[in-house]
Amino acid sequence: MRVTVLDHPLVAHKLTVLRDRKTPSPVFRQLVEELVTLIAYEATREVRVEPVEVTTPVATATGTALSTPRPLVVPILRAGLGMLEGMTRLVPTAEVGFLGMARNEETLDIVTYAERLPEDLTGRQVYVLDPMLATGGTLVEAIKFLRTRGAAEVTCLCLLAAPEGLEALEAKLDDDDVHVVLAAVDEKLDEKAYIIPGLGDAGDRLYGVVD
Ligand SMILES: O=P(O)(O)OC[C@H]1O[C@H](OP(=O)(O)OP(=O)(O)O)[C@H](O)[C@@H]1O
Ligand SMILES: O=c1cc[nH]c(=O)[nH]1
Ligand SMILES: [Mg+2]
Repeated sequence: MRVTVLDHPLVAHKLTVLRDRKTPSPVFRQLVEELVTLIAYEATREVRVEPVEVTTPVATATGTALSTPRPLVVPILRAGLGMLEGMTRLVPTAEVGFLGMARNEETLDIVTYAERLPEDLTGRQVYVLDPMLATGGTLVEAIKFLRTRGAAEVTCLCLLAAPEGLEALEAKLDDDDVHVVLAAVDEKLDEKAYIIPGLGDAGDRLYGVVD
């Protein structure tokens, strides 16, 4: 598994505002979109492309086009949905599939409650969107599922990870074709498996009622 942590002052600035408990949902959603676009720029560095001929007003040239099949983008509901708009702004022709997964906050078991993905992902490049990588349980389940459908390379775009979650991914998947691209790796998990310092519950801050 490869891990890339973005080192960029704009990313750090936006992440700081995102962490602030006083940042309201509309601003939070806007910042998530902006951050995803920056993360996606790095995460798509190895997206498959092919040469194409292009005719300019004065000459022909060899350009670059995304290969087919197009990349598949998979937001993990609920919080991952907040990252979809930022990703499709950068890769508008990507195909989009959905996984609905929730962590039981008592047992930390993962429940998959929705799935809408192509049956056959053989050889496909897949980009998974989920802002928080805490224990890693959700991403382990999601990546295993994509692999059983034949996905070739899986790139995960996250905002924050705990070191414990990254270690769990490495230990439970041991997969060279997994790449995690992140805005930051935080300090640790607390006793409820929340990321510290983190930003709280990403799903609630995007879509829930918070004070
Ligand atoms: O690494 P883990 O310990 O599995 O935790 C991370 C998961 O928790 C959050 O989702 P949550 O289960 O809260 O669902 P939500 O997006 O509907 O709020 C987050 O968006 C991840 O999917
Ligand atoms: O800190 C955390 C951990 C899991 N899910 C979140 O939304 N936040
Ligand atoms: Mg949540």
